[in-house]
Amino acid sequence: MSNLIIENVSHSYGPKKVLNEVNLRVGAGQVVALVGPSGCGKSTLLRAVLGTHPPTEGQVLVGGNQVERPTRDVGIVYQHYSLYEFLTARQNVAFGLLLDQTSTPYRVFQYFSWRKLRKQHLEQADEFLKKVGLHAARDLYPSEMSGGMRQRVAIAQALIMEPRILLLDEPFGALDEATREELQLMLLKLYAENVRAREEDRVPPYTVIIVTHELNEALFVSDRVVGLSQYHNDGANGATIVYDRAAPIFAPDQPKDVTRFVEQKEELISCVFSPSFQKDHRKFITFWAQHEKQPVETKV
Ligand SMILES: Nc1ncnc2c1ncn2[C@@H]1O[C@H](COP(=O)(O)OP(=O)(O)OP(=O)(O)O)[C@@H](O)[C@H]1O
Repeated sequence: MSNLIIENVSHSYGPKKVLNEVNLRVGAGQVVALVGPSGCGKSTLLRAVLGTHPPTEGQVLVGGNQVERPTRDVGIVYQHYSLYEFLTARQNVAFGLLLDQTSTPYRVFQYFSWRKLRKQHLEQADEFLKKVGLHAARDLYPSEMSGGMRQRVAIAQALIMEPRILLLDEPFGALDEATREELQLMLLKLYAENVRAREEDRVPPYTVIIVTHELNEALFVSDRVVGLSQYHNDGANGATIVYDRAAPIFAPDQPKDVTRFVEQKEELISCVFSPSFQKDHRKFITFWAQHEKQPVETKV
């Protein structure tokens, strides 16, 4: 079963139609980069998946349930981290579990059982901080961390809730080039956990949609690139998906196929970002057809 199904989704702000019949299906363990010209509606689509702004037409299903409001099935990390300044890294990461699993009366009247649960939450937080490479900084406060460290904490904070889908909205946009690269490598490590899970016949744990303006980043961290654009035959009625293709993920220690990388980047620029591109875009929506042809052991 797909973790996410977006079915005929259109969205209007007043008379202005921004999204036009968007269809997308994302399987468990896929890391999808969502790219498109500025203002085409990427954030609008993410907000529909998150449930804060349900679409004006069509529906979004996460884990088979229609999304009508935010739930713990969908996590999100924005460009600007939003951590609690008065909590350490591990307390920040554990905070969602506290809200999810306890109430104020429970914490007051069942203090000893709460203390035991609290210890478990903090141990879980430590595990997730390890996953994002920040275990050594678990006792630092946000004001003592760099921007990259705070973004790692924000990602651990989202992951600990085990969402079916994690949305990353320009997560590294405010970081310098070197830090950005470190965080991209961190995402590839999470992806490696998906690959391991598949090899062991387990459900891959991380399904991610990352919105980025950086095409190199999109092609580097994702195994599938989706282009949303208003540059298509019916563009006056809003943006739709004009590109959906697999992208090869290269493990950090593997040689990269630079020619393929550059070719796909040029294809993206002309198909998704070029206003003059009016050819039949359906030929660039081939992800599931390619996927069906893959040998079973490499399928997502
Ligand atoms: N709350 C709103 N009310 C009215 N118009 C809006 C609202 N939010 C977004 N828009 C408009 O909808 C269009 C799509 O906006 P959206 O932020 O989804 O695009 P985007 O692709 O994420 O943009 P960017 O890449 O610049 O972040 C834009 O023209 C924007 O001005």
